Amino acid sequence: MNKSESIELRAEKDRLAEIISLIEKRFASVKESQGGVRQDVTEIRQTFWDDVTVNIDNTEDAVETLASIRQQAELLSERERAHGHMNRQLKTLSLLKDSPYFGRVDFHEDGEPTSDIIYLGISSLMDDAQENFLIYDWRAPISSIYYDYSPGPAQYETPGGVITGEMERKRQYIIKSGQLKSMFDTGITIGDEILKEVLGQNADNQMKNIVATIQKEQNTLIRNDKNRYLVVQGAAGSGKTSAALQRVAYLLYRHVHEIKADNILLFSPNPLFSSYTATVLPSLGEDNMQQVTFFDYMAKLIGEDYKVSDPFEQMEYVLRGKEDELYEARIEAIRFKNSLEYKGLIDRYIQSLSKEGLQFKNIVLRQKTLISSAEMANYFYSLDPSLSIQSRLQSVKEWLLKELYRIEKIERKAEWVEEEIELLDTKDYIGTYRSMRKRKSYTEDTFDDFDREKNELAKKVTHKYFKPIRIAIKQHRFLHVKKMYKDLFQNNITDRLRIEGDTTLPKRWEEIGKLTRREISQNRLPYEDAAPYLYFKEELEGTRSNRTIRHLFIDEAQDYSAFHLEVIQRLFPNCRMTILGDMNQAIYTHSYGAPTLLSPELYPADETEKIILLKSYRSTRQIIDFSSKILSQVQIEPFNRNGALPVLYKQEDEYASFRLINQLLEHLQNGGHQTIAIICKTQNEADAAYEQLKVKDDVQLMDKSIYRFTKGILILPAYLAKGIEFDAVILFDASKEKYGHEHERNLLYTACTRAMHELHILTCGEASPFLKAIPTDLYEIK
Ligand SMILES: Nc1ncnc2c1ncn2[C@@H]1O[C@H](COP(=O)(O)OP(=O)(O)OP(=O)(O)O)[C@@H](O)[C@H]1O
Repeated sequence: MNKSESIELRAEKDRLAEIISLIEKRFASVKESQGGVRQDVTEIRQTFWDDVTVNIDNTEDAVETLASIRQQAELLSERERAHGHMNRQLKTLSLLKDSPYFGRVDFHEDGEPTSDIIYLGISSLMDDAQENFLIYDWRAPISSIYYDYSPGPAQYETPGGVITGEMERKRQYIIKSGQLKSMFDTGITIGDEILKEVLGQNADNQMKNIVATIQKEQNTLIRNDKNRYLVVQGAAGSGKTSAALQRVAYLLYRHVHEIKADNILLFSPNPLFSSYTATVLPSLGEDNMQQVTFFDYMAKLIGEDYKVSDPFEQMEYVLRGKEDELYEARIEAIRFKNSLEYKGLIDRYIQSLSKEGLQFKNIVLRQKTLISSAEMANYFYSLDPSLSIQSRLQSVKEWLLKELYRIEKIERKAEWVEEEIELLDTKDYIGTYRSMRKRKSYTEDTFDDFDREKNELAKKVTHKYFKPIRIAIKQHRFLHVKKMYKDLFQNNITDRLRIEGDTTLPKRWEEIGKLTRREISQNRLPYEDAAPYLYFKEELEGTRSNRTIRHLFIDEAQDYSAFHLEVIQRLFPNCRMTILGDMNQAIYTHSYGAPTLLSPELYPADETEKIILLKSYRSTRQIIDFSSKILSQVQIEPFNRNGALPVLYKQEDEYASFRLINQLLEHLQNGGHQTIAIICKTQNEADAAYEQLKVKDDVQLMDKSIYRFTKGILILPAYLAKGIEFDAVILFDASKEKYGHEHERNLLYTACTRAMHELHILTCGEASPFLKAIPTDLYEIK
């Protein structure tokens, strides 16, 4: 280090110490103020009613009372809000105290006499006079030059226009526990060195934020605020998920008054992924957005009518069910039921139902039909046919509720009601008596008190029975959606609809019909039917759209079909969407040769921006060079970080494989790797491997029901490893038998690209043809 460098270093250390002491002071002062606010809250809660004058003798007094209660409540909620705000401030300040900033740019704006020195951190910090920024939030407009430019001419956008100037310096810092560990001035990209160091670290069971090293192309994705749809095709490990999470933080900052974390929803690929990503936003001082799998979201809306199978069940069947006589039919069904042709068929079905064929359920009480399905159908089809099905159903609903009220009144006199009255508890009698007294129903000279009391009790009984029916009617449960969806697979109906729409049905339609009817009869809905069924139901009954969600993120978008998009757009109207995925990791049957959520043609061109990320940051150059050759079309570039060549082991039998795995595990653990995945093709294979390896400490078997994982050795099927990464991957058996078909290519690629530092591939028998095609200088054979 030369002398001027050490002066610089000294100056930076001094500045850091000053900033940290300021942060500590501010922390102490917010903490003190918070104490006061907490006391206010407690006091208001304790004395709430003391300060309210309750008087409801006349309307005027009642209004006054209400106003005073409201005033008191507002005061309380203002204080509670202030307390919450201070909590967030304290959280951010303690994050800042640890590492106040990670970067600096010296920027000379055109036309200004001097340069500005901009320090970037996870949140902004002002000086005591609240005049100057000591730290800029990484999401502030000016901070974008740090990510987008190297020293030289630079510009950034502000709401008031574009600011141009010269970036004179770009510097990076590594600050941990308040100590400056290192700093250096960087050139073209954001610190290759720092990035190499970050990427070279061992994997954690929680993802980390990447704000200090966001790359230029990732920054465009994070800050895009123009388009309704942002569609990102990104190679494995290119930082799609990371960028998506930083984008959530960006949106929360940029639209602080309009968007809260609750207004953002992420559809994640599996529950494991949710726990893996859960700490990123809190580490940036933000609340987590909502996160759920698309399957869970749909299953909730479908409700209890069916047990909906999840996508993993479908995946397991596709990978394992080849022996089943209906296998080919199911594969065709999966493809067809995800297509827009199928949606067209359903749309025509709905149109035809507008004229005839809508099915209703009898409304039954104690085995007696109160209103028959035929009466409902008659009523429905007597309504103006130019009205939509939904509005006619609304009229049916209102009519049913009225009818029900009429019938309920008649039923009060029925024998069964009298019998039920006899069985009522004493407390019911007392309750009725009291409420009648309250309503002054008894007078001194009445003689029919007994009749009136009986009537009241009858009301009580019928109310108990009719209330659930009323609720069911309000929820449209009088419509027999299940039967109508099943009817779609009746030959006469499909034939008619097929001819009308000139649709080509799959070859094995008969078998598909048989399969679907069988499942539906047993109250099971295969995953491929979930979106179509929901679509059908919502189109008939009216969509239960979610308007609180303002921004939807969809990760692993290659796993969603064009039909899924139709459903999503109806459920989330007016919502902006960030759609991220990788075509090369498309492992679901419906995505072969068919559009997926990543297909740009599904979106209006003028509302859509497409971004392609090629550079992969997760794995070493050697792992990427190797894995990319599994693909038929290479769409991935490695970040320049070196490691060992992947190793291929040819094994005679499973016994030899397990012996080798034990040796490898020891070697990898001794090498300091903390997360090691043994990736299998299916859950069955994973279960069997676990049986052999469970004697070892630290071995965990993962399945779709597991929501979090800890460091150690994990055994799991490839589809559950999606979106997650490990220090080292042992691929359990990449033989031709397991990965021999074209549709297994992407699964093999997905499994290999989970490895950060080491990749070991075992094959029992002949190796997969996709591995054989890889040039032998890209791996070692043992
Ligand atoms: N700019 C960056 N700085 C530091 N680390 C990064 C950066 N971009 C990506 N990474 C790291 O690369 C790894 C892969 O990132 P991420 O999981 O977001 O990729 P992905 O595109 O979603 O991958 P996949 O499609 O394979 O699931 C993570 O460890 C992430 O922290």
